Amino acid sequence: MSKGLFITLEGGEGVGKSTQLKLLQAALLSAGVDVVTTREPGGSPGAEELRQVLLFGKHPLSLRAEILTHFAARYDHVDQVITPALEAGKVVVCDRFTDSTLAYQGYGRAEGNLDVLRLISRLQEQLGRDPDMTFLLEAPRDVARLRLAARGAPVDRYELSDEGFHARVLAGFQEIARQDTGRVRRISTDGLSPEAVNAMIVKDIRARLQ
Ligand SMILES: Nc1ncnc2c1ncn2[C@@H]1O[C@H](COP(=O)(O)OP(=O)(O)OP(=O)(O)O)[C@@H](O)[C@H]1O
Ligand SMILES: Cc1cn([C@H]2C[C@H](O)[C@@H](COP(=O)(O)O)O2)c(=O)[nH]c1=O
Repeated sequence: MSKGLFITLEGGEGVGKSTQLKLLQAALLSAGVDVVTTREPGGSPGAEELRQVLLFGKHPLSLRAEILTHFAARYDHVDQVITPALEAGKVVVCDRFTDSTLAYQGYGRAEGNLDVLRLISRLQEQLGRDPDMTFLLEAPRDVARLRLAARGAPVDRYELSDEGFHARVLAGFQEIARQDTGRVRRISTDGLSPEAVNAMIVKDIRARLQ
């Protein structure tokens, strides 16, 4: 059994997950909490190699192959990084996890096709690792796009997808939050400073750690 706490940050591109990951790491470290921050796809050396294929590979994978590759990366990340840290009693904060596969592949690419949602759910069950707390960060897509343009990072395969895809992804995240209100807290980052968003997240985590 794990002794630590597993927290995930979820949401579409540009909503502020990486920013919150860094702020949360600093806040938890200064409170004396032993914290590990990580991300998906990636987070272990092998999974980071798979990230390159998924985000920047020359040849798009079929949907089933894409889902299995996200989960191959995730199994390695869980086995080599997340589970050992939790078993050592640490707090693990991960930028994206299985909710992203449901939102992007299940609702975005497969448009909610039941067979695909079932495949993802089976892979998730076998993984044997679910987050204890998830913060779903939200911002209107036009706000997020302006932030991404200002940030100027390399544009990956998913970010290049059409706006219909992104709308389905955001609706997918909302559906996930509706189905799991005990785990998922929705936070709108529009019009809030990164520090204000961080204060809301830290307050929830402190309450959970007490
Ligand atoms: N609350 C906020 N208000 C305004 N700008 C923000 C806020 N949070 C983050 N930003 C800025 O928006 C840009 C995108 O933020 P960030 O990289 O954290 O998003 P992300 O959700 O991790 O995106 P991606 O999934 O594409 O990696 C950055 O330039 C960041 O400085
Ligand atoms: C875990 C996971 C991620 N994705 C997509 C979502 C994003 O477009 C990229 C990751 O880029 P980021 O800058 O690190 O946010 O990958 C996905 O489609 N499915 C997943 O399971």
